[in-house]
Order: sequence, then C-alpha cells, then structure tokens
Amino acid sequence: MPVDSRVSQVRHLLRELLAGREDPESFFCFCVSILGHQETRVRFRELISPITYVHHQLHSQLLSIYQEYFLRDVDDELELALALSLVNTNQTSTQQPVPRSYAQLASATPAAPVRGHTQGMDTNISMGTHKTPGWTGKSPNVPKTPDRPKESVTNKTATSENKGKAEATSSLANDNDSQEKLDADNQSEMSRKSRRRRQRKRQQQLLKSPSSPRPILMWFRRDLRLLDNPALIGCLELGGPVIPLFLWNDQEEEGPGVTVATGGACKYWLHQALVCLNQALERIGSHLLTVKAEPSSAEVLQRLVKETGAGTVVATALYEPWLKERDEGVASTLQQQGISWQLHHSYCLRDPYTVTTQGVGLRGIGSVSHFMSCCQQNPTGAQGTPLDAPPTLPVPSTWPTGCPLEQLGLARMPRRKDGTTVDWAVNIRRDWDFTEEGAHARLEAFLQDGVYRYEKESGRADAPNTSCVSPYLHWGQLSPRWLLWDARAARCRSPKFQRKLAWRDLAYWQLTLFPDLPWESLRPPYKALRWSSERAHLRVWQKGTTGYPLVDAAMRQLWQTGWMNNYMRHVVASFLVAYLHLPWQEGYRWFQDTLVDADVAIDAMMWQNGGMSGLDHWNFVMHPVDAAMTCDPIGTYVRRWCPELAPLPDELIHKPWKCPTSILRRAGVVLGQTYPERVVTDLEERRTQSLRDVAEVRQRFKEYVDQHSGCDLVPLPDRLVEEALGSTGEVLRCGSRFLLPVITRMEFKHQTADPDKADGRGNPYNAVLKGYVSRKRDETIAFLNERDFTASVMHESTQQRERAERHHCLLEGLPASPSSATSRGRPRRTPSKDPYSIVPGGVAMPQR
Ligand SMILES: Cc1cc2nc3c(=O)[nH]c(=O)nc-3n(C[C@H](O)[C@H](O)[C@H](O)COP(=O)(O)OP(=O)(O)OC[C@H]3O[C@@H](n4cnc5c(N)ncnc54)[C@H](O)[C@@H]3O)c2cc1C
Repeated sequence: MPVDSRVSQVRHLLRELLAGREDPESFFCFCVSILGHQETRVRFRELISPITYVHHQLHSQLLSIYQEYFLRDVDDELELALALSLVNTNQTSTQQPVPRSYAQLASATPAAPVRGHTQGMDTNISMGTHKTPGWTGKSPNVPKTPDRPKESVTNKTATSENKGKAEATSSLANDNDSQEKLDADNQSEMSRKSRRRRQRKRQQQLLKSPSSPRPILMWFRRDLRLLDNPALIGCLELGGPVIPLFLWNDQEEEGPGVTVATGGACKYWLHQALVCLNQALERIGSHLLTVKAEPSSAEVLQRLVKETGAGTVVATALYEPWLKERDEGVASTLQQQGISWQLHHSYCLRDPYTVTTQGVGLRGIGSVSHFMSCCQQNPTGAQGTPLDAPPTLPVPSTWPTGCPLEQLGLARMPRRKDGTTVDWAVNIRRDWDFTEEGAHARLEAFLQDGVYRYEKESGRADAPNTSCVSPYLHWGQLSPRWLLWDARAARCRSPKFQRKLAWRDLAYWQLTLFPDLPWESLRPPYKALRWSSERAHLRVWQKGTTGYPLVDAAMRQLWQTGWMNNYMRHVVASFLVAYLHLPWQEGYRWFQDTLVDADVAIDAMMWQNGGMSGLDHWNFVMHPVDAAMTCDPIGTYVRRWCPELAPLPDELIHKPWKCPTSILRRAGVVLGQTYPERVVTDLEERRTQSLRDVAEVRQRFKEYVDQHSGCDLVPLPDRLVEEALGSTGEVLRCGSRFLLPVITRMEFKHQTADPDKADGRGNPYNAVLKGYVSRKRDETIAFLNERDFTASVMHESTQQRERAERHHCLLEGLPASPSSATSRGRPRRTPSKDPYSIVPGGVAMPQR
C-alpha cells in the first residue's frame, strides 16, 4: 500500500482516538503496524502535531509512548548507552529494533531546503516500508507513565529539549485551528507549505503587535548547526524573534596559557563554516550577524542587548575552564541588567563538570574504561533524542549592526612581495565540504562502508576506514548525540567507534580537572626531562622531510589537508618524542596550528599521553618503519604523499636507505637530493637515550615515584581530593597536597630500578611496537603478561634442563657442556621476580 494511504489510515485512527474509541497505546501500536517501524519513527510526531494544543495532555501521552518506544536499546548497546547516559538508567532493555539512521533518512529526502537532513524527516520522505521484526499486532510493552528524558539546560525552567521541529515551531501557530489543521494536513505536501506560510504570518504579527516578546540573542559558538541544536530550539521555545550571532575575540579563545586554541587551519575552517551557517540560516529566512568582540564579548553583548531590546541570551556551553569563566562573567553582567542567560549542553555527551569518580575510585584514572565506569556509576539523566532543524526562524524587525565576516580575519592569507596571495588552503578546500550537510554525508558514507573495517583496520592510512568527522564535531556542525544515534542505528555497529565519543568526553573531563593540560606536563618529574632544542629537527618533522617515508607522508598530509588518521598521529608523535627527543608541547602546538580538527582538550590529552606525562601515557612506541606493516603495507600511502619515492618496490619503500644503488638509480631517487637523508639514523640508540633520561628524572624526583608499586605519582586536583576523601575543602585549607599513583610503563619502572644497565636494550619491557596491535588496552596488557609468562616458563624449563646436565657432568666427572656454559651468563628476558607488576592502587597518599 502506498505511504500516503497508510498515513491517511493513521489519521483516521487519530480521529477515532480523539473521539474516545481508541486508547493511546493501541493507537501507537496500530501506527507501528500500519506504517512500520521506521515510518512511525519519522512521521509520528508530525502526525500528532495537530492536537498539540487542543488535546495537550493526550499529545504529551502519545509523545511519551513514542519516546519510550524508540529510546529502548538492544542489550549489546546497553552498557555503552548507560555509560554515556543515553537512556534513563531505570529503563530495562528489551529486544526492540533500533531506529534507522537519521542520515539515511536525510539522504532519502528528495528536495529538502536544508540540502538533505531534516526538512524531509517530518514530511516528504519516500521510503520503503520497514516492518517491525516479530511484530504481532500486540501492544508494545510501554509503561503508562514513562519517564521523559531529562533536559540539560542551565538557568532555565521546564522546557523540553526533546520536542521536535513540529512542536518547537508550532508554538507560533494559531492555537484555535487544530482541527482545521488536521484536515489541512491530509493534503500532505500542500499542508507543509501552507503551515509555513501561516507560521511566518504569525511571526510577523507577533513582531508588529505592541506586546511582542523581546528578541533573543542566539550566540553561536561551537554549535554551528541547525540540526539537533538544543540552544536554537530553546530560542524558539521562548517565542520571540531570534537574532543569530557570532562573536570573535582571539584572546578570550586563547585563554591564560599557550593553547594555540584556534590555529591557522582551524580558523580557516571556522570561516568557511560560518559562511555555510549563514547560508543555512538564510534558507530559513534569517541570517548570521558577525561581530568583533572588542573589547570583550561581555561588552559587545551588552551593546547588542541595548540596541535590540533583547531579553535573553542563549548559548551552548563550552567547557574549557577559561571559556567557562568568561561565560560566568558574561552571565553575571547580563543578569545584573535583568537579562536572562540560558546555557544548553550539547557539545559533549556529558557535561564534564558533572562527571565524578564517586563509587568508582581513582584506580585506572585517565583510561577510557575508568571514565565510562564513572559515567555509568553516576548517571546524570538521559540525553534524549536528536532534534530536528527549525524550518523557519522568527526575525527581528530591525537588525543590530555587525561587521562583514572577512573583518574577523579568520581566513587571512599571507601576501607575497608582488602582492599575490599565498593560498595555503587550496587543498583543504579541495578535500573538505564545510557545510553541515557535508558532515552528514561523511558520516553516512562511513556508516555504509568504513565502519565494517573499523574494528580491525581503523589504523590503515591507505584506506578511508575512519569517519573523518572530527572537524565537524569540533565546530559543532555535527552533534555527538546525532553521531551516536546514527552509529547505533547503523547495520554494523562498531563498539570501538561508539567508544570514541567517550574518549572525546574524557578529554574534556581531563581539561576541566587539569586546566594546564595544554602546556604543563601532568607528571612533575617529566618537566625536567632533558629535551632536545634542535630546531632543525623540529623543522624537518614539521615539513615532512625527516627521511622516514611514513612520518614524512603523514606530516605532508597534515600540512596539505589539515588532517591525518589517529594511527598516523601516534606514529608522528612517537617519532617526535621518542626518537627526536623534542618536547611534546612542540608537537601539540604544531598540530593545533595545522589540524582542521585542532581541539585543545583532545590534542593536549593525546600529546601528554604521547609525551609520557599524561594520565594514561602510552604503553608503546611506534617504530617509524615497522608501523608501516600495519598502516601502509604496500606503500600506497607513502606513494601518494611522497611521490618522489613512488617507483621504489613495495618492500623497500618505507626504508629507501636500504635500497641497493641500482634500484635507487632506476627509480630516479637520489638520497639527500630528491628525497632527504634520515634526520637520525640509530633509532635504537635514540630510544635507549630517551629511556635513560626518564630513569634519571624518576631517580631525581623520587617523591613522585611510589616506592611500593614503582608507579609515577601525580598531584591530585582539588576536585578529586574532595571526591576521594569526601572532604569539603579542609584538606586544601591546611595546604596538604595529595598524590595519586597512575598507570606507568613497565619499561620505565624497570629502567628506574636498574639504571646502571646503561644499555636499554636489556630492558625486557621494550615498548616499541613491531607492527600492528589493534587490541584494546586491557587485552594488550593481558597479551604481554601471557607472553612474559610463557617466556618465564620456557626459561624455567631450560634452566631445569641445564641444571640436570650440570649435575650429570659433575657426577660423571665430565667437563661442563658448552650450552650450559654459555647460557649461564645470558641475561634473563623476563625478571624472575617482578616487583613492579602491581597495578596502581588508586589511593591518594599524602606527600612524603
Ligand atoms: C597526538 C594526537 C593528537 C590528536 N589531536 C586531536 C585533535 O586535535 N582533535 C581531535 O578531534 N582529535 C585528535 N586526536 C584524536 C584522533 O586522532 C582524531 O579524533 C581522529 O583521528 C579524527 O578522525 P576521525 O573523525 O576519522 O576519527 P574516528 O576514529 O572516526 O572517531 C570519531 C570521533 O571520535 C573522536 N575521537 C576519536 N579518537 C579520539 C581520541 N583518541 N580522543 C578523543 N576523541 C577521539 C573524534 O571526535 C572523532 O572525530 C589526536 C590523536 C593523537 C594521537
């Protein structure tokens, strides 16, 4: 049966419901049975929207049933969902089918004004029927009074973030004509347009009337989207004309330390994203006002409030401590003048300031599993469902003055002496679509293809196996909630991929705990490490001319496109820190300046970990040649970014210095001319030196090494001290500091205990990865333990055999056998008794 006739059947049933001949739950069941699962999910809210006002209670009841039904999870997702607080914890999991991807819905939309996503979701989608598996026509198991997802708004009273487009905008429609609208809706396509016309008219009336509500300033920051933007929907719910606004102040963004918060590539992206946002707003009848926030955002907002008579400023919360502080200042200035300030949470899945370690403790802090346990143990309410984009925005009668976007200086290009421009962003433009639709297209493409290889092959640099949505997430052109919903709804649900959003939240949590994260090593001794000051080494790393093809390919990709995958970021970070001995901060700053997804929290967390001083410092070092076995086995990636090496054979392309002269000659490669010589040659020696340096500072700052477990100790931030001790600040007042043992590389523990063994090669815990280890951290550790165990068992049996041989020789008066003689002096691969295998206890200890 065509969709239209099924929809009219449902409308008929709605009349039956209104007449009292059906009950809400049966109505919903019929709806699922007639329309199928997906159609119901997409159309239900629109179908019931005509009764929003006249039958408000019934409408809410239906909406609750709908939300309850579609928020149910399948078992295998429950753990993650709970941890990320996607569902209410008191909901039990049932085997309900998961909704289809929003992005899929969007792509099925034929001619949506906002190129593809939401307009069509409520209205003109043509899709095949999707029958609920196992549907028996029985009522779905929905409670009578289901929980509504809580909303996450600061300074705000009861508004529902889970209202969709129809609800959000219907407040502008005439209350008294809902029955009329019900009939009008029967004319499907026509009705949408006429409803919009009515809404526009109503908006204009509102603006003209003397009692018009005051305008609302919608302050866009890192939520540059129309879809699933709770702040924007929050503006609509307030019911006044909305003035979309973007303010820019470099210093405020930068904060107190050296953060390079918005580097060149990121600024360029921002400029383009603002152009796109403005276009999207124009399509819904509005536009974006851009203003230089000088001298400060607070002062500019005050001016705008005066100029427009606005009564409320609405924004999405940002979590960098310095931006939070700025926002608190803005809020108090505005509130003193009677202007209300509303802050919505949608940048992360969890507001990092609400995450606590209560009930979990501090053991394993810094790891993603510890973080997820904290979220699971201390849920803060459900995230709710993603929101549709508003079809229209009420505009003010007069607009305040702004400045052209160009004047913000975000995409300024250097000029040559002859006056021509150096367009360094040409490849970035070629590679990326800066629109919100571009974000959804990337995600959709990934969920149809790359996600199938993500679990095992996300490290491949030569294949598009990851989502490439990081810059969109950073600028909020894609909400993490939307991403998670789509990922959960995809046919192949990769838990590893979903977990990445927990990583993202973890980074913000760490930044809120350690505001110095972007510039100060968390582990105090490592601040004193003997870092190299070889600027020439830094330059070759930055330019991609280290002479190591894999590293060079990645650094050139970064320079040209503003991006590289996670695995390659590990490779180049390891190279900088472990082999060039350059401080991690140099890497962080370069990344911040060149990545289009540069994100202070994530970048700083990852560089701290790579730089050995983060909470979860890497237990491995990537080898610049061996890593290619995993990420570029036949050299496709290197050939793309280092074309001068392209003719070399696969097996030698990652180590051209090993090439026989004849092959080099045939390939036209001259080392030192067409391709650089290696910046450092003895990698083993460099690594050994790095180990010695670590051992030296750990010896020197013994007070930061736990003598019992051998783990590094990190000063505990105030917030965690209070949580750990349940104290209300007493400890802090008397000035005591608390130290926390954190996960520490076995290699470091061993080296510190035995520093005289100058040759680091004797260290049994060599962290250099030989090829790919894609396992999860715990599995990796288990694997290493098992290997060690096997090694020690083998060693034991060899020793037993040798002992027996020695005894035999002794008894028979024979000379000692050569095998036993040589093996006696050989160093053990695994220490017989490992004093360092104790896992950090997670107990805060007063500093000795
Ligand atoms: C040294 C170093 C620096 C990094 N700097 C940044 C940065 O500045 N900005 C940034 O967004 N990511 C950074 N990452 C994390 C990661 O490399 C990128 O998020 C990822 O490569 C982006 O590609 P994607 O969207 O295809 O990721 P996918 O693998 O498809 O993951 C989806 C999303 O999850 C999030 N994510 C993935 N990995 C991580 C992670 N390890 N930590 C936190 N969130 C994660 C990102 O938002 C990403 O877009 C860094 C990693 C390293 C090793």
